[in-house]
Amino acid sequence: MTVGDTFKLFILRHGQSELNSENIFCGWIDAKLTEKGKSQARHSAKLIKQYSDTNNITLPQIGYTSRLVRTEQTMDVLLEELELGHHNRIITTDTDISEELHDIGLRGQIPVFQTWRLNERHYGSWQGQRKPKVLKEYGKEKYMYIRRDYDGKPPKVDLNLEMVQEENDQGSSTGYDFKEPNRRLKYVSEEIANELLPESESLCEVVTRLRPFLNDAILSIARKNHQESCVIVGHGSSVRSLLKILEGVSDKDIKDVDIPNGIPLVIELDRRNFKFVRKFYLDPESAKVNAQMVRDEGFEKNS
Ligand SMILES: O=C(O)[C@H](O)COP(=O)(O)O
Repeated sequence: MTVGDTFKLFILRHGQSELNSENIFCGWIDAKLTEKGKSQARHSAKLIKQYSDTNNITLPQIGYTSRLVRTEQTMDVLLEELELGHHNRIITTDTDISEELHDIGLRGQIPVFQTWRLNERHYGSWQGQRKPKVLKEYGKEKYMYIRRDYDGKPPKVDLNLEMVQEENDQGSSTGYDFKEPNRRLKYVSEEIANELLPESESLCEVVTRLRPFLNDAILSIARKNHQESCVIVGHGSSVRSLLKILEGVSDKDIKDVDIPNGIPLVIELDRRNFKFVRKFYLDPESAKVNAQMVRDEGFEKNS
C-alpha cells in the first residue's frame, strides 16, 4: 500500500500547559500554553510540513480541537506555522457537521471544529491538585489505576465548590486560577443542545463520548470529501481514546499507553474501508522519552 492509498490523521496532544508545567491535574480547567508549549506546537508544524513535502501530501485542510484553550492555542500556532492562512473556528455540538462544513467551505477558509467530545477526561475532584500530593494520599496502585486503567475513575467534582476561588487557596506559583470555568458561561452551546457534561470520567467514558464524533464527523467528512488528511489537537485521554478506537487497542493494553505533549502522531487508515493500517510518531525518539516522563508524573518527589 502506498502513502497515497491512506487517509492520514495527524494527531497531537496540546503543547505543555501552565498546569502541566506545575504537575497539577488539569482535566477541564482551562489552562493556557506555556512558552515551551507554543514552541512544541511550532516544532510539530515543521515535522508535519517536512513529512508532507517528502511524501508529496497536501497539508491538512481541516482541523479539530477540544473546547479547551490549550488545544485552540496549539492549533493556532500550528496552522500559522504551516502558512495555511486564516481559519474559521466553529463550536459544534453536532456529530453530523456536513452542513456547517458546507457553509464554511464556501468562504474558502480552513475550518477548525471545536467539540467538548475531544476534551481531556474530566478529572473530577483531582482537578487542580498536585500530582505528588494525590499519589501520597491514594498510594501508587490506586493512583495509577485511576490515571491509566480503562475503568479507573476519580471521585466526582463538586462543581459548586470548584466554581468559586477559595480565599485560602494557595494557587500555583504562576498565579493561575485553578477553577474550572463556569459551565453556564463557557459551555453555552452545549447547554442549549442539552449535552450531559461529566463531573468525572474514566477513559471508557471518554471513548463513549468521542466515538460518535470520530465516526460521524471526522471519518464521514473524510470519506465524503475524499480528503487526504486532517489534523486533530486533543489531550492525553482523548488521544488515547482515538488510538483505542482506531487501532483497536484492548482494554487491558491501553493502560500502558502514554501520550507525549506536542509531538505529532500519524495514524494511517486504508482509504477504501477506513481500517487501521499503521501509526508512527514524526519524532519517535522524543515521543518515547516524553511519554515516559508523562507516565512518571507525580513520582518525582515521592519515589
Ligand atoms: O489533565 C491532566 O492533568 C493531564 O493532561 C493528564 O494527566 P495524566 O497524564 O495524569 O492522566
